[in-house]
Amino acid sequence: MADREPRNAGAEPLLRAQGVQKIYRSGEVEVRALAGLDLEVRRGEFVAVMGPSGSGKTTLLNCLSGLDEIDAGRVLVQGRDLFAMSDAVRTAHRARTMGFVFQSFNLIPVFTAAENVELPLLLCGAASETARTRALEMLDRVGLASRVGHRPNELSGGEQQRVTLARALVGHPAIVWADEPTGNLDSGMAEQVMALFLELNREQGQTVVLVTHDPAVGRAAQRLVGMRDGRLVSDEVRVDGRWVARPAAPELLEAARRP
Ligand SMILES: Nc1ncnc2c1ncn2[C@@H]1O[C@H](COP(=O)(O)OP(=O)(O)OP(=O)(O)O)[C@@H](O)[C@H]1O
Repeated sequence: MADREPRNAGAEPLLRAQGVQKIYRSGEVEVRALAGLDLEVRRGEFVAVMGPSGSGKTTLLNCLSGLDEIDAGRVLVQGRDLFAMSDAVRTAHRARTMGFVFQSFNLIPVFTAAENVELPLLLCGAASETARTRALEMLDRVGLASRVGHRPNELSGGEQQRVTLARALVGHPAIVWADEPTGNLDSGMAEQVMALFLELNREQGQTVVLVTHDPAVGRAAQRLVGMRDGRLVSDEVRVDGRWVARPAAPELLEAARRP
């Protein structure tokens, strides 16, 4: 389902945001939620975004994924400028290249787990049998093979979040965006969901950008980006268990990715 790789995929970051500004206006009041933000994410990175309340983390996720409009700057995903596309093309591009996991799960209550996971494939034109097979495989992968016929209200919070993980990943998106994915879970469930995220990143090279308040979740990532006042103020990667400033060179990032 993912877009075909561009020829220079190795050289071009998967995501490149340059000078992104987002201003919320209500009446006379303006809030500059993103103040000229730059960020690049390479294929296979697991990035946690942390920062104080109001620093712009959710706005970053909404704008860099193209869910929300920006006021200035540009965002390239697989080399394509999200905001140079029409709304319809951007929506289709997002459906093919991105998966989403939110704190509030956002599952369709009248659908079973399997139907919820099938939906993004069906919306992208997959045949119903293919969609069902892949949904069941993905639910098995997240440990829910015995719950495929359950509706969200028949599942625990951790199970519901595993369904959303399966739904986000079933189309093999280039990038998964997660906003406080463990925010509604107790600490045991949060650990399980995070462990699953990390496994999928390691096994499948799934690129993940995850917003969190929780320092334990942030520290589990491979790269930790700090935000304040709508800008990035720190950018570190974990190398041999230590956090060091993120090197720009791809070969050094390769070394940082090794467990
Ligand atoms: N729809 C909106 N209208 C007006 N202002 C908004 C809107 N959404 C966010 N803001 C403001 O933009 C700034 C950044 O908000 P954002 O939600 O991105 O921060 P955050 O770092 O995710 O915060 P939190 O950790 O509390 O969720 C804040 O000052 C917030 O009040």
